[in-house]
Amino acid sequence: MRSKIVAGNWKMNKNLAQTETLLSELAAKLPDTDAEVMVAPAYVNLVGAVHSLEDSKIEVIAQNMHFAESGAYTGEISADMLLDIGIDTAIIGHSERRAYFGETDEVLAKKVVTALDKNIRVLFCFGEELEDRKSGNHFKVVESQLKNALFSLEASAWSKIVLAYEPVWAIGTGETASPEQAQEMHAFIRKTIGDAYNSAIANGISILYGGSVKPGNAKEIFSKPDVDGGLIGGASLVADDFVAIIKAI
Ligand SMILES: O=C[C@H](O)COP(=O)(O)O
Repeated sequence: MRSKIVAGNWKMNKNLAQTETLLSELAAKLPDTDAEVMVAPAYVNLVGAVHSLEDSKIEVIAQNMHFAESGAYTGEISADMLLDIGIDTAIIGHSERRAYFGETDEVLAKKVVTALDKNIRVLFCFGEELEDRKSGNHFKVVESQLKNALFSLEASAWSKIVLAYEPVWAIGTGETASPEQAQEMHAFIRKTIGDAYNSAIANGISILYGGSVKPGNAKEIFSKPDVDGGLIGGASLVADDFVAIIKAI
């Protein structure tokens, strides 16, 4: 039985005081759920967040990490630095990292290998652009993103991977993939993994949907059989909205 997961990616939002307020609101309002709940605050607030949530079921995760062990990479954070502050899950491959920081499939493949070597769980993001969807290339694009970054991994590595399908055209736009579009793509992703590896891996992997998930549409999206939860941006910045989304799973 694969895990249900709701993760909030706070991106470059919330100062220290706002982060503390949101964390304590979430800890107080967290509904009883079997789903794993995660939040990814900004780097400068991670240590505080880990301390604030010590007694909570909410896991603090990182928005990014570097592939190198250490060295001259100004502004970057290593896997060991995350482990050192008690964080063992990192988002890798978010479309904003790909678009604004030039992270290619090749770079992402290196990050995934480093994370897994360090026993860090990877929440791997991928998804097509609007023009890919319009031209009907979306399945090909998604397949090549998966293949280039993940399909050199050994089968045993997949127990430490969670996938997040995020069509770029639905991120922060208010435009959501329909539940049917999400289901169609998630089923395709599962089949692609099954063909490359085996059905046990394909059926065991959690595939989250991300892109304008809100309290009003979460239930319908999460009701689809191949959608195992969500990676939530904007709506995770408001405690009541994020809690409503957690309740929807
Ligand atoms: O990481 C989260 C995704 O980019 C979705 O963001 P959004 O919910 O604001 O569309």
